[in-house]
Amino acid sequence: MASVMEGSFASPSADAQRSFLAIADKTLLTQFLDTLTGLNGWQIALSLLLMLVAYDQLSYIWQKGSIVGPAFKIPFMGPFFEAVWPDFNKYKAKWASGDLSCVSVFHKFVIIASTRDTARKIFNSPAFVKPCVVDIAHKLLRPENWVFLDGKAHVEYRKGLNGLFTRTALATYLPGQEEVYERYFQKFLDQTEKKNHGKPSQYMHIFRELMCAVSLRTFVGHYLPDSSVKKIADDFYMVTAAMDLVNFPIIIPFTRTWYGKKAADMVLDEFSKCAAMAKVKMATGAAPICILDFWVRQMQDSEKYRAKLAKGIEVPAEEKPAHVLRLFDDFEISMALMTFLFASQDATSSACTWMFQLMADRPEMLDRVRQENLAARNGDRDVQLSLELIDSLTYTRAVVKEVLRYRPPVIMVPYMVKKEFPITESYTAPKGSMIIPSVWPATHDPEAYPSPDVYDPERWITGDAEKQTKNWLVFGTGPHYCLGQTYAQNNLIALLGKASMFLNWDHMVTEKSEIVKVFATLFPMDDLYLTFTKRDA
Ligand code: HEM
Repeated sequence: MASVMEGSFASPSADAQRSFLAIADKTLLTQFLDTLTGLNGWQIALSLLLMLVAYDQLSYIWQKGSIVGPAFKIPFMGPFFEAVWPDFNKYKAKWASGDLSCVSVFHKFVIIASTRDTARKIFNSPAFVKPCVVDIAHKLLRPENWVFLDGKAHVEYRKGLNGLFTRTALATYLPGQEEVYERYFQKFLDQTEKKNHGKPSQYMHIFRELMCAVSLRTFVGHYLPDSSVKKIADDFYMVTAAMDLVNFPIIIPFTRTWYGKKAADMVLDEFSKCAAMAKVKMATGAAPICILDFWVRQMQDSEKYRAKLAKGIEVPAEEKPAHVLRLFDDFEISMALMTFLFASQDATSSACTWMFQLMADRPEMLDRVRQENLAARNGDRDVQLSLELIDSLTYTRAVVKEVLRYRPPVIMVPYMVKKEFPITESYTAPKGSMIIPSVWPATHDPEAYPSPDVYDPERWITGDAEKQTKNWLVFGTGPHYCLGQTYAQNNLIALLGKASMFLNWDHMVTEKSEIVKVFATLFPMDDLYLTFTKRDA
């Protein structure tokens, strides 16, 4: 049927051409089969392998086009081991190699955009790209997770989350945050005094645990027992460890991805239980104290609103929920909470680790932070946190912003090319490739931030760093910009302010302290050796 249709609509010359190609194809195929029949099994296998190698190379060269990248690809796997053990200097070399550069790992062609403007173009081109996190993220976070939604569906879903990060909501989370800081300050002291007898210990893991505990308190309040908080804090590390830029395509038992999937499943299960509890508690009319409470309350208010409308009851405009939501099931809620944890855990841990290192190495700045925090509380360090208090900490905020500029936790954000993307006049990113806007070069651009390798909070007060909004890509930009950015910065400001008043800390500098390690985000290579002592009032 199809051939009749084709014949009736095509021109005679096209028909002739097609017959010629068909004959040529047949001849080639016959020749190929004749050649194969003359070969033994090994020779056939070798020939097929060589053909696959050639196809792999040619497709790489074709996709690479005019941009910078290795002339040839290591057959099939490409620089897979570099992706498994990332080296920060190699990333820097890649950024320096050209505005656009590439690698190909297994089946994945990866384009790295190093300039501020190409990075911004990618972030702001939702018609051509969508976030892909990394391949394994779909398996760990589940493919139906909201964070993989695209276009209108994503915008709509996100609108429903905005209510969780309003000023009113952020203020409600502060007492929980403060409680966790205080508990961990004692833990820091115990670690130095009791566990390590005054000797320095590595704090990167302890800061990860602290950040996880703070996030969990903000996200799910007291629904999660302390034992589960500890378990999640310990095991979430395996989720991060599984998130290489490009993974082996299948999950093999007892490998990093397998352990990561197990940990992710455990967290999803815990969050589902929290969601069920929140639904019961919020139905009693209790006041919301965490993100989960706010969200469930919004869903339940929406249900009531819909029910009234269905009964024909007129609802005054002021009673209409800001965003009418459907009632999500426990697992859907759990998946969204998981994305918050996933998005926040590594980035805030990285920022926290550098913040404590940078302050220990610059006691005069730490002292200024301390003075500012005491003054904002009229000399009484026990005054509770509030958003107004955090807003008034100009210098502490500058310190935090400079930490984020100097050591941006998220250096690259992987996106997937949905359709051929003309990223520059001379290069079009092929559909299906991964395209990665880089953040580090924009925050180390000497035109925006003079002497970018100097840590200098003053640039945010007397300098014009605040005006360099185009370069401030620390939290991304465009439709997927970080949902938690205000919360994240307030968290760091509040934590540093309190720590400065209650603790002293010393850094044991090693030859690796200034070397940057990439573990999803950035950390000091030696994992930061510190000692803590109590500060008297
Ligand atoms: C210092 C801490 C943090 C940094 C540096 C950071 C950075 C980022 C970056 C670079 C993105 C990608 C933006 C884009 O593609 O344009 C992102 C997305 C996101 N972040 Fe953060 N983040 C931090 C903390 C947090 C926290 C605490 C939360 C949650 C409470 C959070 C929730 C999210 C979510 C949900 C997304 C995805 C948004 C979407 O796809 O619509 N982040 N973040």
